[in-house]
Amino acid sequence: MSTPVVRAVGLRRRFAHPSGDVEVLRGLELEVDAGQVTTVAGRSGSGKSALLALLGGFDSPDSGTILLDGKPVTDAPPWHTCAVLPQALGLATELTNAENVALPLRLRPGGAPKPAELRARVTELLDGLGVGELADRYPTEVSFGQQQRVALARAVSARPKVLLTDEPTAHLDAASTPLVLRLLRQCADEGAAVVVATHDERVHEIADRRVRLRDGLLA
Ligand SMILES: Nc1ncnc2c1ncn2[C@@H]1O[C@H](COP(=O)(O)OP(=O)(O)OP(=O)(O)O)[C@@H](O)[C@H]1O
Repeated sequence: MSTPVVRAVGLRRRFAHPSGDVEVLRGLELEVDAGQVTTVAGRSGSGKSALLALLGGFDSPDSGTILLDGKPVTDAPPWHTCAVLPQALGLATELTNAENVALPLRLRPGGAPKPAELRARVTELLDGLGVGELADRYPTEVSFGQQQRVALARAVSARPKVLLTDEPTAHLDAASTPLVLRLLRQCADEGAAVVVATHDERVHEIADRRVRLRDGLLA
């Protein structure tokens, strides 16, 4: 039996609101295996993004533990270990699209790849997502759907062990969605543990495992 790459044990997360606290996660348990796409469904506001923020180390649970390769996550892990594609994307606007995608490769331990190798990886990813011709533009000079694909290319460029993506097809047209699905599937087939929060049935169709978040727990 494989050991899960990501394990969430007894996760609880409550947000304070003047009108009353919201307990979004109520003792949630999750295991994510390498080589699998796991999709997380659930109605709007059910806590999918909150869960990804916890798994990615951007937020801390009120109680419970997240284990990455058996070790507790206390801070956001480096990109080559765990890459996150949040709904807000978070592209660096002072860098071109190509430079954004190259960034995790430049920062990976052991140093950046040789320039030709780095260029080849960036080109392969941007071309594969249909945004190759936008490589030298800045994120602010392309549409949100195009930015979303650049941000996905950045998330996967250093081949992370864990990829957490939030609604990666939300702003895409019918032609671009299959390109994103193919890349997510490819990442898992190459060994990554891929978690996708989504409302999109086409994403659930490529999943090895589907879970649904309801009342703070996964079913
Ligand atoms: N930082 C925060 N402070 C206060 N409340 C928050 C915070 N983040 C999320 N919430 C609340 O927690 C609940 C879950 O939000 P979350 O964004 O995780 O839902 P979601 O399932 O991702 O929704 P959607 O499908 O619309 O993206 C919502 O009620 C939201 O208002």
